[in-house]
Amino acid sequence: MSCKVVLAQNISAQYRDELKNTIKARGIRPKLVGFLANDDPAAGKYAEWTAKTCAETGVEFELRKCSRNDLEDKIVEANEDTNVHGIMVYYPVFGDRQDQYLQNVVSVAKDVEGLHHKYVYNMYHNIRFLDDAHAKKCILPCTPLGIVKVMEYVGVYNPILPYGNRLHGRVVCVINRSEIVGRPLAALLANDGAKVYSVDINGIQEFHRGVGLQLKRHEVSETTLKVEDVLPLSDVVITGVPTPNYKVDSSKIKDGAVCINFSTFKNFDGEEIKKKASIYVPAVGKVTVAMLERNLVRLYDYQTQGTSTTA
Ligand SMILES: NC(=O)C1=CN([C@@H]2O[C@H](COP(=O)(O)OP(=O)(O)OC[C@H]3O[C@@H](n4cnc5c(N)ncnc54)[C@H](O)[C@@H]3O)[C@@H](O)[C@H]2O)C=CC1
Ligand SMILES: Nc1nc(=O)c2c([nH]1)NC[C@@H]1CN(c3ccc(C(=O)N[C@@H](CCC(=O)O)C(=O)O)cc3)C=[N+]21
Repeated sequence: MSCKVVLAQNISAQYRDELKNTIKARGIRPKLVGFLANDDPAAGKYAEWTAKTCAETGVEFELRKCSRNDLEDKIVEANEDTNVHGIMVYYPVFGDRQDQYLQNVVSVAKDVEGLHHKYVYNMYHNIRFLDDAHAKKCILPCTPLGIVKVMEYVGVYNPILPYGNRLHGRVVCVINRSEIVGRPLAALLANDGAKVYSVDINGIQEFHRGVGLQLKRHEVSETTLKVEDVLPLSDVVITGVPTPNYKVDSSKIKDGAVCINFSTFKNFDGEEIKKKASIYVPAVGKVTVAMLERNLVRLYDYQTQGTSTTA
């Protein structure tokens, strides 16, 4: 067994240090407000970790609890408050299309999670900047972006290729196609040049930019493939199935694959996967939070100086 287990703690360290140094050197105090309007324990935990990391890096984090029926007014209040630089809402709130409406109530200028339609549209269309001068990068959703950073860290991205094509030749399987993580992730990876098998409970779609990356942005096609068909083809397997009993069949995974789990449940059997994977990342939460703060500093800069030097 020569599997290397890589922890999110180590991957996020460089981003946390960078944030801490930037915030200190510039003497700024960006403020993030999180709205908790549900009693989902996962959201509560996530809020706790966010508070802890923010305290470490010098970001002011305020958790505002309210009833879901007051949430819209509370968001509008925060939109208008110039002391608030970033806003996030813990989902699910209503658990239906009203959540989508709320995502668009958050001001584009303060949307640290990149869930506003403008950012979502730009991401799917591979539009990377908000302005013609290319001074303002678009905000990307934190968990998909965090997973991209994990893949850069472990060397799945090939730095010899030009920016935007660094996954050319890689085959990735993403097991989860939610609107919050799995589908945006599949699109981001395909836009960067990968061939992505996007798996959900109903089937598998392929996201790609065509042979030789002839397309500017990804296209999607339906397949009749099953998970057991695509696992042996995949250089990278990313899982986010929100159930305790789901386990990926390690015997189908390609020898030497990179395996990444973002579900709160362990979707890989810890022992079995180590016999097959070259690299195993059991959780990504800490990288997600680092990206949340990085997005916040970027939005702080846009609000205060119209552009950002954040890399
Ligand atoms: N670490 C992090 O930063 C984050 C972690 N999460 C965690 O990720 C997990 C997923 O969250 P969401 O995407 O919001 O959940 P969701 O319930 O919206 O989506 C689950 C997805 O998994 C698919 N799925 C379920 N069972 C499956 C099966 N047997 N085979 C194949 N696909 C299956 C569904 O079709 C769906 O696409 C949760 O555990 C959540 O707590 C969510 C956001 C951030
Ligand atoms: N608008 C919104 N965005 C979210 O991203 C969002 C949300 N709502 N609602 C709730 C879910 C849940 N979620 C998690 C984030 C981090 C960990 C996390 O940090 N997990 C640690 C576990 C480590 C530990 O136990 O200390 C890790 O992966 O390293 C888990 C779950 C985000 N969510």
